[in-house]
Amino acid sequence: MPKKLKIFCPALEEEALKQFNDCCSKDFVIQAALMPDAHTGYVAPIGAVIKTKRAVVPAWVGYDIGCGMIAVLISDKKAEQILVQEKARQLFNQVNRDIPMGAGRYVAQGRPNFMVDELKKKLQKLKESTTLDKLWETVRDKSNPNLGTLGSGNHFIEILTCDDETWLVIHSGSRGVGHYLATYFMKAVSGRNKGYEATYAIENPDQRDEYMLYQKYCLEFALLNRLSMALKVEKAIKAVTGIQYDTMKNLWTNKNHNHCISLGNDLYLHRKGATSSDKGERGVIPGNMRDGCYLVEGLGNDDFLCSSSHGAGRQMSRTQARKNVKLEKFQEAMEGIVAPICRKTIDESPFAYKDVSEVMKLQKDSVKIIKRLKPIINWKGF
Ligand SMILES: Nc1nc2c(ncn2[C@@H]2O[C@H](COP(=O)(O)O)[C@@H](O)[C@H]2O)c(=O)[nH]1
Ligand SMILES: [Mn+2]
Repeated sequence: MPKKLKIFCPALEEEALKQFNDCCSKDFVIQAALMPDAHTGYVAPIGAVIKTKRAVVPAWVGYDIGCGMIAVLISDKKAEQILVQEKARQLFNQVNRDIPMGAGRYVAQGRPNFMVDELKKKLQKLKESTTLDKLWETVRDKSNPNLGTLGSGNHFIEILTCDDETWLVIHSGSRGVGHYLATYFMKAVSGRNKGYEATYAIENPDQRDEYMLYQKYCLEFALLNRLSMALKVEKAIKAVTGIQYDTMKNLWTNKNHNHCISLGNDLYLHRKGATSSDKGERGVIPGNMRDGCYLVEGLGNDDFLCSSSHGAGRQMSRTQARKNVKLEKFQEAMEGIVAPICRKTIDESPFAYKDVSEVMKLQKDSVKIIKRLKPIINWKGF
């Protein structure tokens, strides 16, 4: 049977197309789609969704297993939105103090007890299912300090508005835990210490089960990580503005865009920077720190493998952005938004990303736009 391969990114880099074709040429690939925000990755392009039979490829999930988005409604009252705007700078400073951001910054306290208990339960469950005791111990030691930390690069926390509503969106993943496990399994599957970032499929069922087990733990860890930070923002908002809301009640979605899921019958779906968009499923598609995020609902389109873009996608590499974007232009673009605008974040400026409204048009058959959220405060680790 011919493979069903679809590309929804018209202006695709040559290297990304080559990567997609290389991945699709494997005989265990049965269907694939490339999302409109696609760009070059290190093996599978970012934006690739690949269905396989009897094979799981850790490098197609990547290092940041479980990276994704959480969206929470803070308030639907105009007066409260105005209050958040008035106190934006104070809130910015408070969250900067409360949530560790940037590489190598860890948290060891201040997380709600039930989050820490939840993490312990997940670790216990993992211990009962794994045969890799040493690996489990490392994962345990890495989990606690990483819980509730944002990371760096394009991970972000954002407060946004839409009409009278005020929203919180957080983009982060499984942090050092996922990175360690991805490296461990890529090395184990390839049998190499170098050059392991390549298409090595796990075809041995026992090894596949172990990867899927640890991968699932990372997905759950990432959900807890985002939730943990959202609860800290809730606390900071209450302390600075007096506004009270319940994150758990107002949660719109918390889901990931880097994973491999089992579809049953030995079928697996890899998403490397793509959001699941089953019929009626909620999602968040971010653009950049100026243009904000879209809240969307999936249409369950099989051509897209029930997926959508996970963002706008980069149009400049970090090096290109540092070279080409002027700090004054960045400052001008971000007028009215409280954010870390400096030389260190220039590679995260809106100009570094594709036009998200164009990306949305290219996937109108996969997701329906529910709301467009515009940022008023943005945090990034650098
Ligand atoms: N609303 C915001 N969107 C942002 C910001 N920085 C990046 N982005 C978008 O997120 C995706 C995430 O990509 P990933 O591969 O790291 O998961 C990226 O493509 C951008 O479109 C931001 O500060 N605010
Ligand atoms: Mn991500």
